Amino acid sequence: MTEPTVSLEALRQRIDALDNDILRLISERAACAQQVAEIKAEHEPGGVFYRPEREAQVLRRVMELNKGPLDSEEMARLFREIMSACLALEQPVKVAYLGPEGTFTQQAALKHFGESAISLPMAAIDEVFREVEAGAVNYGVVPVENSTEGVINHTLDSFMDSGLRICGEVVLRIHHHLLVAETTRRDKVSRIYSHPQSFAQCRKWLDAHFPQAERVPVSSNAEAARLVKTEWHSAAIAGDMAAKLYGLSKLAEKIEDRPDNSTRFLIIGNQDVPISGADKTSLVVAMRNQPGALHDLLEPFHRHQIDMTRLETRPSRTGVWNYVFFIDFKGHCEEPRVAAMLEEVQLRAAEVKVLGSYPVGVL
Ligand SMILES: C=C(O[C@@H]1C=C(C(=O)O)C=C[C@H]1O)C(=O)O
Repeated sequence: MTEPTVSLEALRQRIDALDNDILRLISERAACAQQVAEIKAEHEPGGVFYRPEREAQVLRRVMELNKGPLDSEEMARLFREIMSACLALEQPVKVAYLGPEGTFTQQAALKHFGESAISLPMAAIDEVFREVEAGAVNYGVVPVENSTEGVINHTLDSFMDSGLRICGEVVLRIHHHLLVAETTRRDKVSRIYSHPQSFAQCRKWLDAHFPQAERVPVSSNAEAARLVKTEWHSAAIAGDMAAKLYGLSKLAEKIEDRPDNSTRFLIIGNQDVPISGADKTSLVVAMRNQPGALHDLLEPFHRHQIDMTRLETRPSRTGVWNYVFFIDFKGHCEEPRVAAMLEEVQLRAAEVKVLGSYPVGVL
């Protein structure tokens, strides 16, 4: 064996020296963030310190500058936590999410706000909206669409009645596992609990591996995990957070039918978010029931070359308008070309509500 050119001892000394630098620099950064908070408090007493557009810019810059060997997402995750801790020095962000604890929505909340945020589980999507409206929390996190199963109607319906704005989005890769209590054997599983969406996302796998087991739908994956904790003949389909929370073991990992299975979550709040440089806008549009209504609505998007990323139809609950469309597109409503397009849509529609312009999810 050839002698290594640098000794282990020397490398460790170098790492210690680098850690000293990192420590000093993070502390300096935190002190800067504290000063920013003081300025904000002076200009806008009682206002929020958290700035979604600025955080998105910081993360994007880190990803652009990163030269490895850590991959850019990993590096951004580290900076995500540094920012979260810096912000918490002044005021930890309080976030309500669709609970219970251990759900993918909690995972999304922590992915977006970092581990220093205070996250509070709510029993239903409209409760998340109510907590934010009441000012009990700064933001809410709710699921809005899954790549396999489509839209989450409860969330869209809640927006129809709410004055809250969308302040951000998070996309989370969803990995489902088949979880059991420690003493459960594979051949003993006769019942599987999960949320209906998760059953749908693992349908083929279940048909192939557990065709005989009874599938029992429950209100969340975390609830499924809680139930199997005490049942020796049952299994749950849930994610890593639920597995950890209830100390369950994995009979099978990543059982989702599609490897790209992901869910998009929205951050809801009271803030209008300024332009970040890579933004999306969400709208609800009510159209009169007349021939060509959908064409009339879409035409200005086409002419202004605006990239629509989603179009959902919901039945109108007021009975006055027949169609309600939920539309997402790339761009911010303060950009001139977007503002011009919106003005035209407003002339053609019975009602237009801008739910918010917000940074495209970075992580
Ligand atoms: C420091 C600021 O406040 C908060 C902390 C940030 C950070 O640590 O980089 C970024 C945005 C804000 O959420 C700021 O607005 O610049």
